[in-house]
Order: sequence, then C-alpha cells, then structure tokens
Amino acid sequence: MALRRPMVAGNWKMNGSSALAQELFKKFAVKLQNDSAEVVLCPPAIYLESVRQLLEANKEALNGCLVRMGAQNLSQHDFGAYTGEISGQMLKDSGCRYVIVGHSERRRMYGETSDIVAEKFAAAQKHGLTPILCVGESGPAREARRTFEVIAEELDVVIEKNGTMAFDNAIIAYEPLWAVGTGKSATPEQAQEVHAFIRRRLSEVSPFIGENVRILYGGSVTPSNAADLFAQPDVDGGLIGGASLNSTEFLTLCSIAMSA
Ligand SMILES: O=C(CO)COP(=O)(O)O
Repeated sequence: MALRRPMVAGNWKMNGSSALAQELFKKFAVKLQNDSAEVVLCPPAIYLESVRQLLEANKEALNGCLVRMGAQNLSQHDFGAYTGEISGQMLKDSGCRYVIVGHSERRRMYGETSDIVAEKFAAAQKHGLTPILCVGESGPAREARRTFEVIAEELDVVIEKNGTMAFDNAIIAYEPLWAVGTGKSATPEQAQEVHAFIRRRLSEVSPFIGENVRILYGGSVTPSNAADLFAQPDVDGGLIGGASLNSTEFLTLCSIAMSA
C-alpha cells in the first residue's frame, strides 16, 4: 500500500441524476476490486440522500471497497437565516465524509474570497467533514509566471486561519483554472511541479503533514491522460468533473488509480 492511498473524486457539479447514481453503483459492485484507492462521489446536494441509500444497499456487494460521499459546497455558518445554504452539520447528518471547499467556479462565480474559503474549511472540520480544498492559478497568472505565488496565497490564507496541522484532516486539489472543463489538461510534469511545491510548503512547517497530505489533480482528467498524471510521485489521484458523469469513464479512472 502506498503511503498515501490514491483517491478519485467525482465532482458532478450541477449535472447528473439519481439514475446516474444507480448506474454507477451497479458498475461499482462488479468492477471495483479492492481498497487500494478511495472513490468519492460528490453529487448535487439534492442527490446526497439517493447516494446514501445506494451506499447502504450495496454495502455487501462493495465488499470493503472504499466508496464515500462528499458535497460540493457548504455554508461557513452553523445555522440561521441563510436561505438556500446548507451547513456542515446537515451534510454530516446526510452521510457525507468530504466536502469540496473553494472550487474555482465558486470563487469566480459566487464571490467566494480566500477568507470565506478559509472559514468554510474551518466549518467543515468543525462538523466532522474532511475538506477537499481546491487551489489553482488562472491562464494569465501562469503565463505571467505567477503560478506558485497564486497557489501560495490561496494556501496561506487557509493555513493562517486553521494552522498547518489542520491539513492532517484535509485533501488538497490542484485545479488550474485553464484546465477545468477545457479539455486541456496540465501535463504530468506541470502537475507534478505544482504538487511538489504545495507539499514542500506544508513540509516547511510540518514534514509529517507534507508527506501525508493527499494532493489530487483536477482539470480535464480522462481515461487517456490519467495514468501518466496519477503516476507522478506527488499526485495522489484526481478530482474529476466531466468524466465523472460517464460511468464507464469514471470506473476506468478508478481502476487506473487502483493500480497507480
Ligand atoms: O473542476 C473540476 C473538478 O472539480 C474538473 O472539471 P473537468 O474534469 O470537467 O475539467
């Protein structure tokens, strides 16, 4: 078993259906062979209950394979007059283990600042969820050679509020904005370079955290590029958008992670 168990997390975004969940579980029961990788489904909140029921109903068929559930977002608040929001406690109550925090689509389209992201990270942990913290630079930032600077800023705000040790119970996802939903993935070398940078930065404070935190790559991962990406020493799997909506492709990605 690798030091860090690979993870494949499917971020459905505002896509999918309960039928997709059923289809996935039918295939999981047949195709997932072992627990050498962890599989996470992050459907829209309205489908969390369907996925929870499928997890329960397929417990035996999954035979120890690690399939878990995550949400795509949470409120930074515990409860109250926040129409349309969902708290960490509610997600925990619904059977979530993980929650994506700071996805670039939320930062860009819903005004989530790094401070809000840091609060959401704290709220997730407070309620017993493991945050999957997304960081990543834009295309222009990369062209201006500001990749490390942007990633460091995004990380540091979360570290300042929560401390480096908080990453003992967190996952990081490197998702360069120019690769998200564009069909243009980072090369394995580009991903590895940034993953190593993130690991080093955490190692400066805690070598233990640096060595153990799982860092996923996200951005146009498909069955044709996943093996090379997942084979990088600091890439511990993927956060998958588009390809997580196709059950055959998603299962292929899970198999690749299992043999990475
Ligand atoms: O944003 C992503 C996952 O969170 C990546 O999306 P794509 O895999 O569709 O590029």
